[in-house]
Amino acid sequence: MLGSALEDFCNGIINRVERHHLLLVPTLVLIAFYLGRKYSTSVAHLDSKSNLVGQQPGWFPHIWAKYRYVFNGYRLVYDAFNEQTEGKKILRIPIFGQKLYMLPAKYVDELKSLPEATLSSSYAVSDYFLGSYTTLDHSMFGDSTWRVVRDFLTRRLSMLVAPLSEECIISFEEEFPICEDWTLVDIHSHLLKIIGRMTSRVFVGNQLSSDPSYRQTCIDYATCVFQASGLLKAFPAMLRPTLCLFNPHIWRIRFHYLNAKRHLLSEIAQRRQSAVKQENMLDWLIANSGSEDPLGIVKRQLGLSFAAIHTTTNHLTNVLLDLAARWDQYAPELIEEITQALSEDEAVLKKSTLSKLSKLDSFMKESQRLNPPSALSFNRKLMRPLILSDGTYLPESSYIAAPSGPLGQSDDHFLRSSDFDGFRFHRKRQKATGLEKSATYFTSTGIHSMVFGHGRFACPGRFFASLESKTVLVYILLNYRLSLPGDGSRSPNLTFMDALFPDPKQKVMFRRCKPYSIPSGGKP
Ligand code: HEM
Repeated sequence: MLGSALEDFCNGIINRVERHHLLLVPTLVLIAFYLGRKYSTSVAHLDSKSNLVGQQPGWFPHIWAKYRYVFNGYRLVYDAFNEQTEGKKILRIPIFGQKLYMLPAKYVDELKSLPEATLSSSYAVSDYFLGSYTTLDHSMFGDSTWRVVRDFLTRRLSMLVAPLSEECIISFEEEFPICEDWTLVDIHSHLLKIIGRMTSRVFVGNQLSSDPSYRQTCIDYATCVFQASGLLKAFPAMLRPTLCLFNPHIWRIRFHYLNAKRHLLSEIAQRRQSAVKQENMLDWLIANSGSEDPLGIVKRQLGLSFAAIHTTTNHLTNVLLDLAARWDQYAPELIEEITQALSEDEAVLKKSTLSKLSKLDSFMKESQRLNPPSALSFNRKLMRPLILSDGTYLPESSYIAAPSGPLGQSDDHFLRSSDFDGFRFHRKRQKATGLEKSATYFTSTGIHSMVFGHGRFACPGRFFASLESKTVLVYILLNYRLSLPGDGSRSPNLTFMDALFPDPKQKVMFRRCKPYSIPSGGKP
């Protein structure tokens, strides 16, 4: 009974299929074709349909776009963002040896929390700086470095203010011109030494950081990595192994790498044996390394100096250039805010004092918004293929980035976005509440504030960078008057590929106003 019912049911289906097979077969073919196209065009969409930034008609357009990008990449990202309906399309960035896609902001939220095994920031950084040639390999960053910065450095900021301000005062006394009268100062090179000293004091402690050879290596290793990778990136990947042999920056990297090993390996061995623990980065790295090969710790130290010193120096140079260009407009209010905060804290500079400097925090954020270190941020390498929520397929081993520069200067988000308005974030902070308020801080990140990246791998050192920068700015504001030579306006920033940096030759006029020093004390 049951058997014959089943037989009838199956016959019914077969008859229907036979009757409609003329429709069914093409339908199945169409579905298969649609699904196939959906995924294959997604790949094709990225590789051939998406526009190439900087491409112009003519012979070998891809190659010319790459050279155009080397010399003018920063501007090309802005132009492409504005032309492509405010960055709503995926664009390809023309660089040699990498498939890099600039993603619209709408994707950042769905990607920002993905783990390192899917989207890696440390591989993106290492590959961007050609780590296989420059020694800046991904093991210098990644989870364990990130954890030490977040769980040790950031949690101990309160106790770091005293040694930082002490080192700041000593560095100004030893590295900076006296400036009794108006004096032209090479601001970038002086700040590099001062930030190098302050950072090294916190990274390795008082004794090792006062060794000029070690300090120089911390500064120069990064400079050489920037220069070596910059030069190599201007050439196709196949030429790089040969070019490397003749690249003096690569030789200098090797020297600094060996010098760091020479200083640090014996120090690590000593500290591993010592019962007395110090409060600085080297000890925190050792404490978190278990039985890790000491070379791993040397690399992390170098990686951290690379991440910290030049980024903070360039940021501070920008802030000082903006301040010197508008001294009369902003300095009186900033000085008043500092004196008020200091008087509330018994005239001793503490973390709480620095946290009260809302106008200074706003000024720093505005300067960073208009002078971002790069037009791109949120750089990630795809460790496996990924399909975005709208079906777009991102291939393994490709790279993505977000147009952070243009997004940070978008008219939709900022009133008169191209004007420098030093207290715009301060004013907003006073009116806003909740999330809107927390988005106004120098260290906060978001779609329109990605100078420190965003999401799971946003810069873990940004709280330290903020503390260190404010310490230097408080010192300068209380001790000097500033102005710019010539017509008083700052010279244009320089660019290389997507990167932007202040002109290192730009000078600032300094005049000491009164012998004031920030009361401080304390060891690390
Ligand atoms: C103004 C100064 C600084 C700027 C503009 C800056 C910017 C950045 C950016 C854009 C990233 C990538 C984040 C992402 O893609 O989401 C990053 C990563 C990182 N930064 Fe900073 N940074 C600064 C200072 C510092 C300092 C002072 C330290 C150390 C104390 C530091 C340590 C790191 C580390 C370790 C990473 C790598 C995280 C990882 O991918 O594993 N940075 N920084």
